Amino acid sequence: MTHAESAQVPHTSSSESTLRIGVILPEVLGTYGDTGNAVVLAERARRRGIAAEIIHIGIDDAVPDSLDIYTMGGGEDIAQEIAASKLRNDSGLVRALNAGRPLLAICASLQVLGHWYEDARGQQVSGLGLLDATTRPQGARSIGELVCEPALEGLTELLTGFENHGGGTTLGPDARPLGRVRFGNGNTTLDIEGATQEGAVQGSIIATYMHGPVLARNPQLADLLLARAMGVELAALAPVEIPGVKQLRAERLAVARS
Ligand SMILES: NC(=O)CC[C@H](N)C(=O)O
Repeated sequence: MTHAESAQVPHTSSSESTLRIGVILPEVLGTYGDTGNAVVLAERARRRGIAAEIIHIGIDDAVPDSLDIYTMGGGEDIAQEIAASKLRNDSGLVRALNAGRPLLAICASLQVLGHWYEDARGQQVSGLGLLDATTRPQGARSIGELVCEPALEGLTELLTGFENHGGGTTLGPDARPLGRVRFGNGNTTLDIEGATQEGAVQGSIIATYMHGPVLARNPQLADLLLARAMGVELAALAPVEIPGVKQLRAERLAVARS
């Protein structure tokens, strides 16, 4: 059974409906704190007077197709394989994506959404084919800070996160990178201009190697997802300043200048 974790958000008017944020398989794709992305989305909605609810979708639950936005986190190879197997046999996420509902996918989830990935043991695992992407072991793990210039329309601020992955991802023509790496490794594959690509964007999916949680470090990306979920322009959202975020960003982005 899915369970809702209330974000304790009051409705400010009876005409407003609750924004429903799904966290897909947090028990297997949650080892890096990526479930925090849903908390950031709910909190940024709440501070604008928009009611929000976080719904954990467990391994035995059918993925509901009618939520407003979805998040999926990273995970170890074994956990990732369990998630891939579950999601190959559940069409709920596909229906949600076909309806244009936004999905934020982190690291292992990026790999699972691709056609296939090869894990550290050399085992090839079928993915969901929702991203035109394939992943192979890079040899050495990429661990550390990751800073990128955004390549997605609407994003103007540098993206910062923490990466920890063994796989390197190659995008096919139907997927675009989320950004170009300034510091760190990202997908570990180069674009035609020689820049290292980071992440993948296709349809309503935004996927990235950035943990952090990434939305705590990149409020503009959080707001872009919220705006898409609400069907409004990013500029239509009232600004929200969370104490400490500017300083966090300045500290984390400093690695790219060193
Ligand atoms: N951080 C992660 O989600 C890791 C994903 C995958 N197991 C890898 O090592 O590439």
